[in-house]
Amino acid sequence: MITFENISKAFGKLQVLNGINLRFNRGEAVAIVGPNGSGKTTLLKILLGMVLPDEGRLLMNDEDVSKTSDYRSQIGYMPQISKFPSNLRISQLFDMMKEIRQANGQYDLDLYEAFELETIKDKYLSSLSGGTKQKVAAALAFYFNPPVLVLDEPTAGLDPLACEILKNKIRLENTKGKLLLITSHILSDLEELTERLVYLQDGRVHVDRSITDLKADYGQNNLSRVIAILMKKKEMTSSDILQVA
Ligand SMILES: Nc1ncnc2c1ncn2[C@@H]1O[C@H](COP(=O)(O)OP(=O)(O)OP(=O)(O)O)[C@@H](O)[C@H]1O
Repeated sequence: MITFENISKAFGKLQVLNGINLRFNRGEAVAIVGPNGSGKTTLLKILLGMVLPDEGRLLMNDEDVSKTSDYRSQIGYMPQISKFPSNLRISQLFDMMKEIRQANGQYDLDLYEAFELETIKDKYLSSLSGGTKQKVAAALAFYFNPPVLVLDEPTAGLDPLACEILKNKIRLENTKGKLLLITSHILSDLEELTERLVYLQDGRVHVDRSITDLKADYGQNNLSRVIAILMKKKEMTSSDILQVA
């Protein structure tokens, strides 16, 4: 469904992504994991057209969409930190997005209702708490019923009840055949929600495997131990370099 073909991206001298090849299919729930600064958000922003790669192609349903924008209407995005226009009320934000997306009225109100946004729809976005902003962002990501959902740290900042509501919604949409790409440092959430893990490190895809296989490979029964091993390996390499220096 979505293919990253030899994607590279540098910010100045910092090579963030270096020849990334990945294919994601309909109905998959994929965890994108890696140390801070490993390029997870950059990878997702390339998919969303918010960052342009220096090299490589992005394909959707085997069509090159690198230089187009229409495909983006197929993607719902929940950013790590939502920056909404502060002078808008919640209701105005949803109205504005309906106009921009020229949606046809088939809205998914599950999260809007579960988070009881109707009762606070006249509040200004600037006045919302961080967690409530995240609820608005989550409701908006699912609102237009897109076949692909990109969720960047979706549960960060949500209270436990809101977390459970969002996770149930993610599972439900996954069973309907949607593609979900999720980054999070909360590995227990990823273990609950996803079945495939992509681990980025030093600009490359270091691991791309089913979580079940990965746990078996490393002889561990939880994902956080596997990730700790992967990160530890990297740490040892860094300290070896420091010792040599
Ligand atoms: N617009 C930008 N200009 C310059 N550098 C950038 C820009 N966006 C990201 N970077 C740098 O690229 C690197 C990768 O950032 P990115 O946000 O993709 O990492 P991440 O894996 O999502 O990190 P985290 O786990 O901390 O959220 C970081 O060193 C970051 O400072």
